[in-house]
Amino acid sequence: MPGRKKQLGFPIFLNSSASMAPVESALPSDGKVSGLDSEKAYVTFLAGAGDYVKGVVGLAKGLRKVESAYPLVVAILPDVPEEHRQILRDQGCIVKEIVPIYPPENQIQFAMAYYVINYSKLRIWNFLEYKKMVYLDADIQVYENIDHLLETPDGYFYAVMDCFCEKTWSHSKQYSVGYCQQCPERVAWPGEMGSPPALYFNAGMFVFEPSKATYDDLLHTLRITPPTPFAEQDFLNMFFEKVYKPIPLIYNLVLAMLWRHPENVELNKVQVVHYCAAGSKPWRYTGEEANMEREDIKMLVKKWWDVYNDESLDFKAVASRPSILASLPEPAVSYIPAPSAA
Ligand SMILES: O=c1ccn([C@@H]2O[C@H](COP(=O)(O)OP(=O)(O)O)[C@@H](O)[C@H]2O)c(=O)[nH]1
Ligand SMILES: OC[C@H]1O[C@H](O[C@@H]2[C@@H](O)[C@H](O)[C@@H](O)[C@H](O)[C@@H]2O)[C@H](O)[C@@H](O)[C@H]1O
Ligand SMILES: [Mn+2]
Repeated sequence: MPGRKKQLGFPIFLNSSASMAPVESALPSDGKVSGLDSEKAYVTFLAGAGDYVKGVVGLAKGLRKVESAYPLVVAILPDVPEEHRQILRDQGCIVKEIVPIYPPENQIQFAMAYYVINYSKLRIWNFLEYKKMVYLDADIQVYENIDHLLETPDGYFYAVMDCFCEKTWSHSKQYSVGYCQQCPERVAWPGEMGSPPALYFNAGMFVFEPSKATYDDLLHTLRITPPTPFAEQDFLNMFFEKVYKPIPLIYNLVLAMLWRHPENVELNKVQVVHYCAAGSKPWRYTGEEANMEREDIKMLVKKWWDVYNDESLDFKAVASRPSILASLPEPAVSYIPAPSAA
């Protein structure tokens, strides 16, 4: 990934149905958008008193580094301590406390036990002061300006396709037959198992439109939907199946793609990195887990820390920076006498 430069937005046109090829659009070629639409924002989610707050601080600074025109809203659960809330406010975040959402009573074994808290993400559909938002997990970092994603055509749910090859998927039919949507030709979906599964997105990053109607429908549907191992990610895939539009993986590099599907990854073109592989959370990185000793992983973890530790990206540092106008010389006042009334 090059240093900050105007990146090329991807062209999006909406094909009639979700296909393997990511959608393309005719957006501004430099990817940045003109003007600030106050009804658009980035949003992330924070729960607990643990170290994910570092992820949110990193994300806030990363969005500042790429000069995003939009704020970062943080949906927090009540268990986020005031000290962490103040840290986020000091980084220019808009902190919004939400009421937790739990799935129906169940005996499900989530892929990760803590996934049960992730259903609370659904509250962001009720952030009705915004018309369009980009959701980003707190373990995501943005290395290029992706504001153009907030210019995508309305009425669709944009996200990057996930990978089924990690052990976290061992509960699934895909994993049991060795099928992955990232390489459908490697192991074909067995005909005797019916049609292949619908395209499936990673719910760590998506472009969506808050709406009371959608929010009410989400919560109503959740109440009657048995939970499944990938919790709200499975639920969102089921709920938005008909309007899901895959976007290129440059917008959400699920790290496992580096060793599961390297042929699909051009690392120097990746704009958003999702530190979701076991052991890859930068603020907890030890290098001991599988694949964590890889040079590309070490480079990406260092890249995350370089942003996190960059004090020039702190909100106060940026907010107090004298505006460029203040440094320009006063314009000479040119006096043009008005025509005499007489
Ligand atoms: O203790 C936690 C666990 C998760 N999260 C939030 O929930 C998201 C989803 O969890 P995670 O990213 O760990 O899931 P993964 O993408 O690794 O499966 C995180 O990015 C955070 O935004 C959090 O705030 N505190
Ligand atoms: O609650 C379910 C979570 O499911 C997803 O994470 C998974 C998924 O990507 C798997 O495909 C990977 O194998 C795995 O590593 C990764 O943790 C989302 O990133 C997260 O935001 C959240 O929705
Ligand atoms: Mn994540």
